[in-house]
Amino acid sequence: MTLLAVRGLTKSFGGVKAITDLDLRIARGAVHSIIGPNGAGKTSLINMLSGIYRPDAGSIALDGVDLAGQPAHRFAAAGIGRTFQNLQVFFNMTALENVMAGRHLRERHSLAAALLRTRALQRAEAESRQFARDLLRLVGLCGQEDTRADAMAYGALKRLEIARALAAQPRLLLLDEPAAGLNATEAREIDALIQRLAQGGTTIVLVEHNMALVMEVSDHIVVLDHGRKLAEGTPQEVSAHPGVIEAYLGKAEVADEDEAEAAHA
Ligand SMILES: Nc1ncnc2c1ncn2[C@@H]1O[C@H](COP(=O)(O)OP(=O)(O)OP(=O)(O)O)[C@@H](O)[C@H]1O
Repeated sequence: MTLLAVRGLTKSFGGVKAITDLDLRIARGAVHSIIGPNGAGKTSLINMLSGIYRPDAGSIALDGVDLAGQPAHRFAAAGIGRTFQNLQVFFNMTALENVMAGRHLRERHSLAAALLRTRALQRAEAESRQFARDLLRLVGLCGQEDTRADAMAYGALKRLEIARALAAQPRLLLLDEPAAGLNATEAREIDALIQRLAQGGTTIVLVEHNMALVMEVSDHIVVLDHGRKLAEGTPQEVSAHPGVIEAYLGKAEVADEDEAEAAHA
């Protein structure tokens, strides 16, 4: 049932504690969102879950195998894929080529096979191309296969980034603010895409500030505040949690309300 189990995860930058003693359980086939105010530690967490940051302490076990302390390519090879807030697409390549580049991780061919362009390699390339086309259709980019990334709209690039990450067929997909910078229509496209992926059984960890999106797609939400877990549960449970409301509204507004009440008294 549990795909990823995180225990005691801790990371500091100098004197700043980004994540402190965090435990998480990511269930297979579910959409888990990580939310929290700015500076809560969400990006630090996702960077540790993908091997970009090395934790100071704690374990990150994917299907029981602890990856903590391993380099990022080991996380990717173990089946953890991710997208980045600042897109990691090749702008001088077409959409299809970008997705095929993302698939490269799974393909193993000998140098001799590559040089001789064996039939097996040609077949594998054709399969890879078809798989990339299917992924572009899945993310709603059918018809843009041959468009260069630098000619694509920002909303389309965000979906291309997801297709690139899916190309490696990850067991766990980490989405880092997929709706950031998108208008309402584009954000709804991301919403629908996440729901399609979830229906297909993809396990997703989503870091996102767009609360409408988070509430719509999540099975489970973890709220971080100052690097610690403040609350977790279903969207309904979390949105009714007083600590979460306070963390989001901020003490200033709560104080303002107190002052307003006092003034009315
Ligand atoms: N590479 C770094 N070097 C120094 N401090 C860092 C680094 N990365 C994160 N921090 C600090 O760690 C804390 C958590 O930051 P983090 O970016 O993980 O939060 P966040 O929840 O993703 O915030 P946001 O929603 O604004 O992206 C912050 O105080 C931040 O300044």
